[in-house]
Amino acid sequence: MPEPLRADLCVIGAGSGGLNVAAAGAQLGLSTVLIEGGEMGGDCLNSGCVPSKALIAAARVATQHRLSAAFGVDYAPPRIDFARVRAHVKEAIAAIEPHDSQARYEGLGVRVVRAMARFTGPDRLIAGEQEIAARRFCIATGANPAIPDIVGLDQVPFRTLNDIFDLETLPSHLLIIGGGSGGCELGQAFRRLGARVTILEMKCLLGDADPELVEVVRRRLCAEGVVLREGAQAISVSRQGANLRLTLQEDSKRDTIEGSHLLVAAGRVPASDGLGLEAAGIARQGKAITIDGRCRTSNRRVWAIGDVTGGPQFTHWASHQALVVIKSMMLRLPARTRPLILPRVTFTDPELAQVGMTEVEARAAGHDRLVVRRWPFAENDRAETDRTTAGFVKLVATPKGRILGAGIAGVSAGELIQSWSLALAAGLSLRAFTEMITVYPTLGDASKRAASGFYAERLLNDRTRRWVRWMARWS
Ligand SMILES: Cc1cc2nc3c(=O)[nH]c(=O)nc-3n(C[C@H](O)[C@H](O)[C@H](O)COP(=O)(O)OP(=O)(O)OC[C@H]3O[C@@H](n4cnc5c(N)ncnc54)[C@H](O)[C@@H]3O)c2cc1C
Ligand SMILES: NC(=O)c1ccc[n+]([C@@H]2O[C@H](COP(=O)([O-])OP(=O)(O)OC[C@H]3O[C@@H](n4cnc5c(N)ncnc54)[C@H](O)[C@@H]3O)[C@@H](O)[C@H]2O)c1
Repeated sequence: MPEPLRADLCVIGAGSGGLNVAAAGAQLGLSTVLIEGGEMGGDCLNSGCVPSKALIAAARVATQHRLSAAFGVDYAPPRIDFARVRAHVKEAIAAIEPHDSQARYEGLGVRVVRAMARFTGPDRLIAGEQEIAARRFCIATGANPAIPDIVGLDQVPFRTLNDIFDLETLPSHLLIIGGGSGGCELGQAFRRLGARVTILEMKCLLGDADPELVEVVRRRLCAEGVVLREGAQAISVSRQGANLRLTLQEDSKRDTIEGSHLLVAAGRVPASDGLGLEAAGIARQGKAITIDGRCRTSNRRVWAIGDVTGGPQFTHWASHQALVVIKSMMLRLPARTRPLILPRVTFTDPELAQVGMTEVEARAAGHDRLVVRRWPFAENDRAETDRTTAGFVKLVATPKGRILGAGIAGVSAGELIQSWSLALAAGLSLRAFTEMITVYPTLGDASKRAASGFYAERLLNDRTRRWVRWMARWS
């Protein structure tokens, strides 16, 4: 048994959240231990954001021939070499890997321990053979795929978002359980690469998003041949020769579908089992570690961030929480997480991006006198030149122009939403957008037009016209 380690800070989990806290701890002069039981970089690098976006990029290239003819450019239909698509995905991971590597963190002065951690008391834990006592802890252990209760699922081969990127051949017919961000992004990508795809969603597609924006994505998925079965719950599955047969419940009806492969994308559950939380007096609700607005747990030495806290599951939310921990735990500054300014993006094509409240959320929060403004990309000159006119910008504001939320469905919505994120974070009103000079011709101009629409309606009325005519007499 090695000598127990003593540290100022011990971080558990080297993913999106934990890496930020560990780097800051070491750079601010704290003796810092980082414990990782799996791959450095966590879910985002190894089985989440990076491989999914790399696959989506390959799928986008595979659609070029369908879009090019309208521009007068003819390409032959592509031949997909799935082994090389997979190699591209692995290369993307490999290119980013050094940023999250053990060597880089050791270079920053972090002591890295590669083992699973388990608390043995309120101020200590064990990781493999190594005992570690620390003044402060930060738990950032992420989440695991949720496996729904489906009869026969334990008897058939299936993939989750964790291992779908290891597939060696393109499925001929991929059945996907779950029409959330994971199911939609990957469903469209596999379809574009040549697979038949059926998505089963027991509620409705991208259920947390604004339904009007979702409709833009839904239409495109259907047009590209993704079969959507909304309101269909997968209840049992069995083998049917080389295929899998899935039984679904739709209202009072039952139906079966067959496919070659099954992907379960039915959400993710906080990875808090096996952490010995009881020994450390750390409370949880279900599997989610309970935290306050500063990410502090019920043990005052211990903070928790990222997917394990059961809130929004995004890399940038884990990073935002990490910053709150750095400010409040290390720098003793007042800092709290700000869920209302969290942007969410689904990287389908078109993309669906939102920040702040949706119209439904704003009404539920008691904003009865809402102003809703939309600006379609069909009115945007750059979208016309580029033939990317699907979708629109939607704003939700108070009658005085305070921004409550913004949503965008369209090409590059994930990039375009950033200016709305900044506006919400900085407390800017719609007026700030009207005063911005946007570059012509850009898609970003649609944001300004949507904001201008809010004021134009007030300005372009009979009262203003009478006043302008009256003033004109004097000049
Ligand atoms: C397919 C997919 C696509 C996604 N795309 C996006 C996207 O485009 N944008 C976005 O913002 N988010 C995306 N996400 C979500 C994002 O990946 C997660 O929200 C993010 O990685 C959470 O970070 P984390 O630090 O909480 O956990 P993780 O990054 O998962 O890190 C947790 C780490 O803790 C380790 N660990 C667990 N238990 C222990 C233990 N007991 N001891 C030691 N180590 C332990 C794990 O091995 C892991 O490395 C996607 C997720 C998936 C599945
Ligand atoms: N672009 C992004 O930021 C991005 C992309 C992918 C994943 N993620 C994150 O990863 C996490 C996991 O993604 P996900 O898509 O698995 O989860 P999700 O929670 O977004 O969607 C899961 C869906 O599965 C459905 N479902 C569950 N059981 C079912 C059943 N038996 N039959 C039919 N439908 C069923 C649910 O109704 C839900 O809509 C999410 O929390 C998300 O935040 C983010």
